Amino acid sequence: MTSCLSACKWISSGCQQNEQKADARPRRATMAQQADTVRDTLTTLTRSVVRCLHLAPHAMATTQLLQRLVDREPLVSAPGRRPQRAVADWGVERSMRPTLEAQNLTKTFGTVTAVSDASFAIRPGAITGFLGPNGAGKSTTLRLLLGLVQPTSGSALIDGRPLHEWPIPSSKVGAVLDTHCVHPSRRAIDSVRWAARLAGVPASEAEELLDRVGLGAVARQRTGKFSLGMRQRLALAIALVGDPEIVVLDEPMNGLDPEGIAWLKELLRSFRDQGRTVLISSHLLAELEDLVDDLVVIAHGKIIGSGSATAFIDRFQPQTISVLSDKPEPLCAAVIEAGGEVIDMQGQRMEISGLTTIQLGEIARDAGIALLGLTEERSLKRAFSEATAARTDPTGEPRR
Ligand SMILES: Nc1ncnc2c1ncn2[C@@H]1O[C@H](COP(=O)(O)OP(=O)(O)OP(=O)(O)O)[C@@H](O)[C@H]1O
Repeated sequence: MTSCLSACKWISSGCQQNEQKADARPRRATMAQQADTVRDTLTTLTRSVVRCLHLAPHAMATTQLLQRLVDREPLVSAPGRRPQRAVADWGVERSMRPTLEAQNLTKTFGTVTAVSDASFAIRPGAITGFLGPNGAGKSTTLRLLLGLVQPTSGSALIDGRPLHEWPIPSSKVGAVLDTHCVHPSRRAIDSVRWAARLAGVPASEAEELLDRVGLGAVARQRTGKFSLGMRQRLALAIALVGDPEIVVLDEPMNGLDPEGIAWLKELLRSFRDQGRTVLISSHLLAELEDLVDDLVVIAHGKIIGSGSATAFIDRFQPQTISVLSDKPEPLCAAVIEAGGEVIDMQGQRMEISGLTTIQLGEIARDAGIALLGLTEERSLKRAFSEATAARTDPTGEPRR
């Protein structure tokens, strides 16, 4: 490990020297190519180390350290090379090279535009939620990212290049897009063995993978009668055969009972702890709330934005206070006088923004008004409603 780090630092310092020399010489483009070659060598070396670290517990900090070494901005701006910076339109700058990147992706099916000019980037080593209402374009975008659907325009990159250009795609990305991915008359274990063979992985690992997703006891049963939740688990076992760096899941909580959802969340957190990247789509916001680090939000085929989940909530759902009082009108007047805003008022309950709970308590005390109840409201669900409502087509016309 130490020697790998030293090697990375050595190559990195070589890059810096090359950069200084390149500045001094007229043939800047040649030097840029040389710097890129060295940088690519560093990237390859580091990816190998990172892949090894995926197996080690608590490796994330080291993984990120290594990743930072390769994620320096281009050392010399080569002609035509785009600086690698993530889209983060609710104010979060990303320091690391994205693992998955959509660049102006558009997909039309006949007259329907399923995805329109979508650009976003996924941070490595994080769990990113891909949120959108039904029909928003989530599945199409995921299929575009994985190269399963040809874009009408734009491009999808996995660590800087299309997935099919990676030598072993299954070790790069494992995906669950459809729970009907296996033949119903096959036994669960045979389906996983078959997937393992396709990925060039020893079929003997199938049993262990089924254990890992909680299907060990039914490994030898035919899958035709599996419930939706069991099919989700089986699809996940198949996605994991290549020990992928990135896991992409389309609505994986569908069909899982609360225990299954808790299990899946723990599994995804353990992936993150190992340094893997997780992209998970859902319209079930409450289920993602305590799971995701980042968000990409889509509505009507358009990306509303991407960035940290906290920044998203801050932007679309500023903190509000729900308060219950037996004198709502005088309280309302006192709140407005103090610079707060009354967003909603129904009977004795009102919703207030622009004040802290302490300020509100003091205002009520000074006005001689008792507060019967007080709750701070901040939720992903409300933020999401706000964000997508802003994009709702007021004419109600179907998407074109
Ligand atoms: N193969 C296709 N042919 C025609 N239209 C399609 C096709 N695939 C998707 N669409 C349309 O594109 C739009 C986006 O669909 P998509 O499945 O990507 O949305 P979604 O957000 O995944 O929805 P859901 O949560 O309901 O699965 C929808 O209007 C859908 O009907």
